[in-house]
Amino acid sequence: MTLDQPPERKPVAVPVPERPRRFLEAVRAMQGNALALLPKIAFTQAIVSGHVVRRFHMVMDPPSLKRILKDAAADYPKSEEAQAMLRPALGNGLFLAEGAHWRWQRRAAMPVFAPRNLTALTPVMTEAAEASCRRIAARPGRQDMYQEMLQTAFEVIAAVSMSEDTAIPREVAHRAIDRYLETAGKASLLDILKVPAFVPRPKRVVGKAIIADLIRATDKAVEARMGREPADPPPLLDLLIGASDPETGRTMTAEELRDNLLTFLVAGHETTALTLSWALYLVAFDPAVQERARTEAREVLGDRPAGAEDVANLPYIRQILLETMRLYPPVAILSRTAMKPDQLRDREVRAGDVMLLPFYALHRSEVLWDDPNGFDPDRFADPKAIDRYAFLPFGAGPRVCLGMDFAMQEAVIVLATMLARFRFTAIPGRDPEPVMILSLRPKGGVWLDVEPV
Ligand code: HEM
Repeated sequence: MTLDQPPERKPVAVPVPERPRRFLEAVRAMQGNALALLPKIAFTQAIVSGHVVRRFHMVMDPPSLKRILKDAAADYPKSEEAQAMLRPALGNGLFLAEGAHWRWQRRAAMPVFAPRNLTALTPVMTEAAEASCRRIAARPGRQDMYQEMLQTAFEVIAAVSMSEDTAIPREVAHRAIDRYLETAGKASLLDILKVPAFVPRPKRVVGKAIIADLIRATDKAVEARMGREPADPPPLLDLLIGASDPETGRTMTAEELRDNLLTFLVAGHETTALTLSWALYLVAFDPAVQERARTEAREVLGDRPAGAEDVANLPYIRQILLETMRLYPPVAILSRTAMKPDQLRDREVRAGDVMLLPFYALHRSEVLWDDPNGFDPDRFADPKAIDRYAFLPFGAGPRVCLGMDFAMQEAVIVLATMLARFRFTAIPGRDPEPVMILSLRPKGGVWLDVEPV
């Protein structure tokens, strides 16, 4: 907290009820916001266990999270119910596959995200940051930075995934992904907890219909590139076409290529846009932090946009982004299924139990963090001071986010370029509301007054 703020002023948070909700009350609240599931004790206790139809455990304990995500990861696969809602869009691509099929796809895609390749991808990020600044400058004043960040992040992921000649129109992709996540995500936690079907669900039209146009466009992009020489530099699709399983030598089928292309578009687009949007909300919330970040950005960049060589010289911008993901983790809850009996602290875990990993509560735990609901980027000044398993915006273990470095690189470049050029001011009465559907979105958008500096 900076000195010129009254200490009680905190950025927006999900309201946590003082007394535990009754079952139907909780279900009703969860339909609007999955984080309404979290009881007050989730912010003070290591593990909260319960029984709806299945036994479940909410885990906010770093050593237990290490066990679930890393040491015993094979005994805690992604839960089938959570997979089911993404499968119509992502098929059996990298995000959803398990076992050997997952392993070879991960190995095939990994070189794309290696540090030397990331440097080669950076000009796309710099260009997208510049384009975003041009759009913002053309409509000075009040604007929704969430919509702007969605467009910027989509431009980056589309440009690194496909060559220009096969690009999928932004409107087709964006509209489809947005509607799909919204409908697929609703009520998903109720399914994960096996709440019976008679309990009212929000309207849900999950299925391929919503994303039919996007699937068609992606199929066309794959068809156009298969059998062709890779472009220079090769986009992600061309690298996946060239990848083969080191054990069997087999390459990806057209369907597998499409599943993975969609996986990258979906996984890499909204998450990064959310981080940037919440970061802009927070720097408007705390003008002193914004000023310090602007000074850093201007000293390093002057009037030019940020590039690969600048990222290491923008540590405070990075700290702001990490603190943003602590308060508003885009992936706010993960779920796993226990396959074997286990013991986590004093809790007995039985095969079939649902494991909920609410990073939102972990990141705001009163046991693990000082002033957990306050915005203070300085807590990330020394990354070694943070327990690896107390801060998990990208997950951990073998299924850790493949795009983690890519996302951080992109977010630092875009945020630094913007702060060097514009001042962002909060609009009284227009604070966003944090609502989790599949991701943690700012309901109502991130409306800010924007002026050039
Ligand atoms: C701030 C941005 C991002 C956040 C917060 C984020 C978060 C996550 C999390 C928490 C997981 C783990 C899911 C699980 O264990 O069940 C994950 C997996 C994944 N992410 Fe990200 N992600 C971000 C950006 C990206 C980007 C930019 C890409 C690609 C360009 C990407 C691609 C993936 C893929 C492919 C997986 C699946 C990895 C596997 O299962 O082997 N993500 N992400």
